Amino acid sequence: MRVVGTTTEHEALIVSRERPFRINEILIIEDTAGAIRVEVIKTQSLNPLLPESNYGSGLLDDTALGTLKAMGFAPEEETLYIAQVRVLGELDIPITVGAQARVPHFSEIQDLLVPKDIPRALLMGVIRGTEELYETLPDALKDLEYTVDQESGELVPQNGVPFFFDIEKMDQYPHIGIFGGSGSGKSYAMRVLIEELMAKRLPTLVFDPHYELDFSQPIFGVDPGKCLALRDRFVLFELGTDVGIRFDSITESELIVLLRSSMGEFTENMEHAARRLYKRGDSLQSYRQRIEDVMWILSHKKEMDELVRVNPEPDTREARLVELYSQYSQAQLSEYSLSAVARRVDALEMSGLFKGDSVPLEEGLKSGKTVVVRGPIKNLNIFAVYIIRHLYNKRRQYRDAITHTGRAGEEFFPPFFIVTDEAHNLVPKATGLNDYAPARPIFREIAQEGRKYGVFLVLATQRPALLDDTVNAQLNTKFILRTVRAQDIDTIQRETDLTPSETARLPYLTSGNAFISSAITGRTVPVRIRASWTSSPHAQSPFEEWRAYIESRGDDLYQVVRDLLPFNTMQLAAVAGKCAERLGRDVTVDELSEALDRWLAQGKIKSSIGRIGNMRVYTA
Ligand SMILES: Nc1ncnc2c1ncn2[C@@H]1O[C@H](COP(=O)(O)OP(=O)(O)OP(=O)(O)O)[C@@H](O)[C@H]1O
Repeated sequence: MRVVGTTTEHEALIVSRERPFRINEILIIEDTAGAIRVEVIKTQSLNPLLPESNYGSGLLDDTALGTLKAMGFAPEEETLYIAQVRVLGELDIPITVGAQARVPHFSEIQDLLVPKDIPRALLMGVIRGTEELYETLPDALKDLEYTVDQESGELVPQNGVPFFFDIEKMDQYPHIGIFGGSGSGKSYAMRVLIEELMAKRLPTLVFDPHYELDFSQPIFGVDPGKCLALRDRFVLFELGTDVGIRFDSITESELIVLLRSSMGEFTENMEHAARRLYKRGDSLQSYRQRIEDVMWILSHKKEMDELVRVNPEPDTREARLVELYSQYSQAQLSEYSLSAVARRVDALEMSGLFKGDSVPLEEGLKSGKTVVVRGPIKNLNIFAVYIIRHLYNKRRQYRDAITHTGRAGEEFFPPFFIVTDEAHNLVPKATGLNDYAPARPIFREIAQEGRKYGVFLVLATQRPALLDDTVNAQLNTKFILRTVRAQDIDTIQRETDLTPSETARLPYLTSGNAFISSAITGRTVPVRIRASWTSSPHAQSPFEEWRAYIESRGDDLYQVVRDLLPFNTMQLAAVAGKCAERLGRDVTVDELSEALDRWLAQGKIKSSIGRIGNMRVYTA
């Protein structure tokens, strides 16, 4: 491997006759002043079958071609591999033309590839293109995890340098984006990241609209102990059953956040009405009743004037209405705004959000667990807006008290991660008027200020182009998987330091391969995400699911059928009827016949041809 062509203190071309180059691989140039570490950013191969006029069409210009030939390379006779490389670090003088280049020993580039404090880092996968470094890896870094072989689909030990994400640096570079189109491995990468957060006992709040983030089933082939170790590290909560919002403990501004999230536009008049009628400690019923009463008062002014005149007995409904009349008749409230608020309160109640409270969730986070909240996406989004603000404020108050007074004046609340898929739904790009995104303000606030308090975002989306720009710009680490849409590729290009050749590869990445572009590593690293320790409940292929269904359809009939044997084909309808009666479900003759054929093949029952009408008789 030799340096050819014109060089600068930043870039050079390297030619090799022995091996092709891989994008992002790190090489050493033995320059006169010492070893220079460089990264491959573009590659090309020259084949003697190509007409010479084509040599210069890629990386080689005429000067480079000239030096290459002068050094004894013969592109017209041999296959040559060319790499454009970028210097990692700073040089004062250009790289020497003709210098030798080589594959490094791991120890020479260790600081570029793995963080200092490995035990604290998250092991996300293996750095692609580092297979040649495997032999020089210390044993402690060999075969740490499995990877799923892309061709065979089999689990194989990781062959290369493991990729550790240096989570400790998140206090400077706090947020993560996981971007990738459908089927690119985004949910899988999110699962691996959450497993690692769990293994490190870092408090994590996960929103799971797809009901897929369960960590109780081991993945086939990986040590089940890895999954077992996570058993006590996560809790699953169903929104509206296990967790919810206690109405009587919300603050006025939390009420407004909830009302704003529940339905389309929330006007200033509605907000004014909602605030005026709310009293701290209100129950859902008392608040709702007050709205109802004030609406009645506003539409019955005459009756109210009469009631005021007669001065009703204290503690009666009439007296209460008079009291409300004196408080609210001049409060600039419109019936329209009040009924809009009432509709929102009813919608929130109907969604079940006010069943349960958030105490178990907070306790889970305080004990360092991963708390997974599941529910229909709309309710989950409303809850997310409320709970994120609520927990962020707790954490902020706790930290601010320490910062301002030097001691903990508030109840302890831990630093925590917020993980959500479909983030573009929750935090969409601002589009101007009628822009309904109640979660945007709190996400922007955390994106910009969360670092100070140790509140970190992990936002996954298929559509980075639709994610709010302010939030997107604050995601200092981006896991970028296969992306096909031009609009999303444009956004990725703008928001990361991916080179044009890396960007050009995005549509062709296979599932589970990512570019990790991070302010923490300061460069883009191609990573094969490791095999997860746990499996998604949705991991079964639809074909497998269908085969399993067909192969076991009617198995529950066996107990009943066994009691009814022997019977013949003429009696199938009656047997199906009996089965339906005993099992309490519909049973068709088709289903029964299929099950009988299967049990015959499995030897569970027998059959013979009877004497009457050559009918098949089934026997035990
Ligand atoms: N790192 C990986 N190793 C092995 N298999 C993977 C990996 N990443 C993804 N896969 C496989 O690829 C398939 C798609 O992955 P996944 O469900 O994560 O896609 P996705 O990007 O979340 O898609 P969608 O947004 O449509 O849900 C899955 O069957 C998964 O098992």
